[in-house]
Amino acid sequence: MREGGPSRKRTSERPNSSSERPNSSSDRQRSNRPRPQFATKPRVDEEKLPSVLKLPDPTGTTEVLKPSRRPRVNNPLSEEFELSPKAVSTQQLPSEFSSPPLMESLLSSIMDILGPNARPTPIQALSLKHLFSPSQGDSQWRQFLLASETGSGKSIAYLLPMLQDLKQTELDGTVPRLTSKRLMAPRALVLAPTHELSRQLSVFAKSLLHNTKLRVLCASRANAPTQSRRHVTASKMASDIDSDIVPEEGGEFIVSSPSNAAKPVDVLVCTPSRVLEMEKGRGWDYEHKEHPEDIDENGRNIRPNRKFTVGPPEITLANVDWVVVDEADVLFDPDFQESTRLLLADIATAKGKPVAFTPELNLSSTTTEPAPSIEVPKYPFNLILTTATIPSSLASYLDTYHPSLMRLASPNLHKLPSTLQTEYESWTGGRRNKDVENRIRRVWWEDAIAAGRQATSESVISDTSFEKSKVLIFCNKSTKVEELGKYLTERGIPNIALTSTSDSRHKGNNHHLDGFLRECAGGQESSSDASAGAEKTEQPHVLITTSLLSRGLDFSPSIKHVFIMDAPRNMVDFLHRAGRSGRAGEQGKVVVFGKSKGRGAGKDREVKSRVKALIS
Ligand SMILES: Nc1ncnc2c1ncn2[C@@H]1O[C@H](COP(=O)(O)OP(=O)(O)OP(=O)(O)O)[C@@H](O)[C@H]1O
Repeated sequence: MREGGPSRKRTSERPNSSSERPNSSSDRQRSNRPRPQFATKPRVDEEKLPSVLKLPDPTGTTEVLKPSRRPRVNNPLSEEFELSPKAVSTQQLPSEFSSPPLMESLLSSIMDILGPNARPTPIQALSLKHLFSPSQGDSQWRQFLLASETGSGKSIAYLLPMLQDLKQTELDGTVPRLTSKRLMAPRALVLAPTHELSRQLSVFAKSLLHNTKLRVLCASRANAPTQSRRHVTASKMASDIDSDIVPEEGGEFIVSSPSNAAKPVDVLVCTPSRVLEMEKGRGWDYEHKEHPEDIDENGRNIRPNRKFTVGPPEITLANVDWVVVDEADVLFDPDFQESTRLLLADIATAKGKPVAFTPELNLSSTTTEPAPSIEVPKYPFNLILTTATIPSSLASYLDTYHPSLMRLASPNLHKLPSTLQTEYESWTGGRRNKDVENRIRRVWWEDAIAAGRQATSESVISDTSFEKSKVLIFCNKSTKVEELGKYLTERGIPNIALTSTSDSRHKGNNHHLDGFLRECAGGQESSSDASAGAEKTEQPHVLITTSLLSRGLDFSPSIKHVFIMDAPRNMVDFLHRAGRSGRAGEQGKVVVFGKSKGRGAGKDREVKSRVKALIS
């Protein structure tokens, strides 16, 4: 962090110190306990209902999972990453957003979004304490890891210090001049693994800036396939980029012309590959990519002389002072890490302080010492990594390449949110789609009973006289997503079945998730705007997807149920999928489907005990 960063004396904005007060223990307890914002619906006690109201269609056995007294397995993630000796203390933390000197404009936005009585969550309290204090060492730049369970408010924890520092630099008049009028020169990058998350984060950042004038742009390319010159002309390529431009009201913006580039940009939110493309020119890596369409059935390249067009650069990274790597365990995993590290190295080069870059890294290594030939990179910018899970590969990478990184971790890291109830549902036999359908009917039947309606398992789908809760279903494979979606549609249950290649993802906005994502107070892309004129009851209440949507997205509190249909590949995946419900202290339920007897039951029992180990 720049010396005298967020905690510097202000020129025009004054710290709000009126409500600063010593941390009482009750304050601390309050701040550590996220408070539910919605009343809990009473559970239906089926035994006490008159028989006419009972759910006629039997579902499999349901078991509410509780943490075992003497667990058969320990929390696998805690074992992988031993936080205690490395993380900073969680004692003596601020209990109010006003405790450190937060700009009044940012403070009032926080109150607008979270309500006047909002208290920082533990990870936000850690951020308030450590990210607002000036740098102590030789370097003006600092590195942080913010690690806490899903839905615990990490976005605010990194946005507040970053936005405050950007604004303060502007007020101090020390923002570097643009090196080129043609290129956009962001001062901060927020990197996310998916377009959907980038869009939601940029809308959220904008809502925090209602009273603070800074420009946030989401540069998100719809997932259109990359093209070569043989298939597309340069002008067509340019018009494709233009067609992605959504007016600012839509929360997105893609630079493709000098007039757009001339606008100042403070924060750019997008995927690492999109930034690289904007920095190096569209198509910079076509030549290095595999092009299966060029290979015939005998494995011969049928277009060996194909030339690729590289577009002009759209941004310069020379002004970047802040980089946030959201979902750091994904962006540093084997699939993404090369792009992420290349981008960090490119920023250092653009700022005139190049660092060593090794394309291939063995991140699965358990050694904590850097290999003799590898230099630890000294990045000339503030770097914040955020994550809800720290798999061993990330832990080893951090130990080796970021030894001075300050680790801020909430006490509940690697646990399910305490407001999330976990149930295990046994398959009744071979009809899995039918079992899922019955469980959906049950969810809605319980909603009907709680609303005082008489409903049966049959009538509950078409009955629109009560509010149905939404259900998010995770499968491991795209084919399964499509198959279940088709089955439920045939059974009269409207649903959205979304995979990475779904057409609806091509549109460059988040409207394909309307009604499922949380609407951001004051945000610019809201589902109600998008669906204006549509009847509420016409929107599907079921979303089926893969891990694609399990990362970072802030789903609506109306998603009270997450179904995990296939055994999770690992517990990291499970925590992220389950964590789309039970967010920010709200009640939710995760239903894990599995076999309780017969072939394969042993594996599912193992999953069950691993899930139990994550319950707080
Ligand atoms: N202090 C707070 N009090 C109440 N609600 C909060 C607070 N901080 C954040 N929230 C709300 O909690 C929700 C989840 O926040 P956020 O998406 O930042 O969580 P996260 O920790 O990044 O989750 P994930 O790991 O799933 O990405 C948001 O809707 C946010 O507005």
